[in-house]
Amino acid sequence: MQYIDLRSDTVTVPTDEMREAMYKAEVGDDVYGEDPTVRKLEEMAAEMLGKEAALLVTSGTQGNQVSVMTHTHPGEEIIVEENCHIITYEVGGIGYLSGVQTKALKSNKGVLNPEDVENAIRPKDIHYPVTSLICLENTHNRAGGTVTPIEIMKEIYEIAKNHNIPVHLDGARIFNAATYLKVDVREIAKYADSVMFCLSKGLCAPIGSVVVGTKDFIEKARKYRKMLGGGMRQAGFIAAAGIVALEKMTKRLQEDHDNARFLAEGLKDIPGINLDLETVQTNIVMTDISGTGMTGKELSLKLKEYGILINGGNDFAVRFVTHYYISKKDIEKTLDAIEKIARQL
Ligand SMILES: Cc1ncc(COP(=O)(O)O)c(CN[C@H](C(=O)O)[C@H](C)O)c1O
Repeated sequence: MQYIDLRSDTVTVPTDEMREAMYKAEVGDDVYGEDPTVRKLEEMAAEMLGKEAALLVTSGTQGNQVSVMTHTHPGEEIIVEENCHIITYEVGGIGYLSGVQTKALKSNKGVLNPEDVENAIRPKDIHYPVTSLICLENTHNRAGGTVTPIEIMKEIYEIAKNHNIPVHLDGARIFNAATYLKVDVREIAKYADSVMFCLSKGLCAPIGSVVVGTKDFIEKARKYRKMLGGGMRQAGFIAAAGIVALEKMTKRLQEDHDNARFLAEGLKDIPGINLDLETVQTNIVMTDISGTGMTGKELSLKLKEYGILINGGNDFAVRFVTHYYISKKDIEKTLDAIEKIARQL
């Protein structure tokens, strides 16, 4: 059965153009630095984000983890937003792999307050760990794909530089942020020392993310990737899809944002479903369905009968994510199904 899959933009499969490029990819052993297609992707990514170098990694998680490993030393402290992916969904990796602790800050719908960041930086004191990294997330997943404005990123970056602390941006969906802000992605990337972005989400590549930064940073991160078993051989097959992702799929994300908006405006009118339209800025719609009396799990089971997939747990928070394979018609079908389910309650 062909489902309408709104669980995540990670479910996207390669486009026909990507499959063609993968089939024809020129490959070599990337551990020896001899895969020409990986080289091309990494050079393209560095250039697009205005950084010196880039590293293809197997996933966004691996990209974030090797970045934290490269920026920090065991026993230090990193500043994060309390619901960021790095501490919510990366299996405790920063403790296990980097040996760092976190100072998790509250935010306003995923956007940190620069003053809070500055106040969280540890002063020199024999009792205190050193603050060695500030991590941002743009767009912010759990806040609903919200975008941190450039001015805020700039302010945080300036604070970080005044304290000689690097900034890492979890930019899994940075191209969604750039689309929403109507800026070139390098306008965002310039306010971070390292950026991780995903090829495998809204950009539809089958696998992979990319970390960008200085030559020195990427050289160190490449070694940590190898340590984690991320040294890849003929990875040009992956990189070929990533090149199509960067050349083509970065340009159509507004469609996903429009579909998310259309979905949110429809959901808002369904009794028992609450959402904050202000947070619907990109391709994610976060809802609270407690007013329906259903848990997310119960709604997901009912929607599956209509051929629609969402992630739902035992609580009332339900996330809908649009992507290349979700059409406006799919959104209409989803709204129709949820209205029917709500009426039967
Ligand atoms: C902001 C951000 N940073 C990093 C990652 C990790 O990427 P992968 O390790 O899944 O490639 C994700 C994936 N997010 C996935 C999703 O949204 O379905 C799940 C939650 O891991 C992310 O949303």
